[in-house]
Amino acid sequence: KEKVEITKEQRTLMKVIVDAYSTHQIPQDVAKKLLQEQYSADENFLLLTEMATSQVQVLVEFTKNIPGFLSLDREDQIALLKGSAVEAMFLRSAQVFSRKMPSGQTEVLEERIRKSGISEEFIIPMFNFYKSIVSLHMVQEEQALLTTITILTPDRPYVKDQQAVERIQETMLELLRKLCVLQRPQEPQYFARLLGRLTELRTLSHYHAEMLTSWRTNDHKFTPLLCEIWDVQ
Ligand SMILES: Cc1ccccc1NC(=O)[C@H](C1CCCCC1)n1c(-c2ccc(Cl)cc2)nc2cc(F)c(F)cc21
Repeated sequence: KEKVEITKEQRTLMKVIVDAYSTHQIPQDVAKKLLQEQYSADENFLLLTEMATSQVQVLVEFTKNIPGFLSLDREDQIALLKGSAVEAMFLRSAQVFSRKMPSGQTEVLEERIRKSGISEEFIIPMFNFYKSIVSLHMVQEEQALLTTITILTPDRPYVKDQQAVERIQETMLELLRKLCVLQRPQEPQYFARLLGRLTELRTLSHYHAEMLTSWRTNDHKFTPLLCEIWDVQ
């Protein structure tokens, strides 16, 4: 039986990541807004673009706290942010969806999102992904590390020094692996299941531009930042 223990420096690393992850969250709670009232497809589109724009801004702030990220080549830092922003947003949306809510509220939230203006064909894959995240019952350490591992994906377009990214990602993967073993000793495959979600996330993210351009709204207006990140307009 493998004796797994978190070293002192791994504990410090985890605290830095979790603190940064919980600090750099969007102030306004989109789930609360959606539960408060029903918006039109146009209003929902505007809300989405606002949420997605501020999500990119907090993502940039979060990555500054990932040990080693700022010592990467500057252009590679940009390539990693650009390459992971959509996945980070869907991962964040899934985590928001998987939050414990008073009974019946998750169903209301799901209904509001289904009717938000998103086109039918994307609803199934999106909720399949969200529900696969819900079923993992992730703790915040796992959520923060999974987002960090997503950002530190070496094979994003235009990354020059992939080895340097791999080295930092491996540190995070090893920490997450240990956490999973300690957190769920009776579920040896849990770590593999977590990483398997990143494959589903990448597939879902392939549709992101179409999900936006096919939104049931008359005016598909995007912020300059979203045009940069979301391959739209
Ligand atoms: C963007 C962003 C950043 C941080 C946190 C959450 C979000 N996400 C959003 O604001 C949008 C809202 C937006 C308003 C209309 C309904 C969906 N959103 C999406 C989503 C649907 C389709 C696409 Cl193409 C993208 C995202 N999935 C969600 C699941 C949730 F549980 C939730 F509460 C909000 C969710």
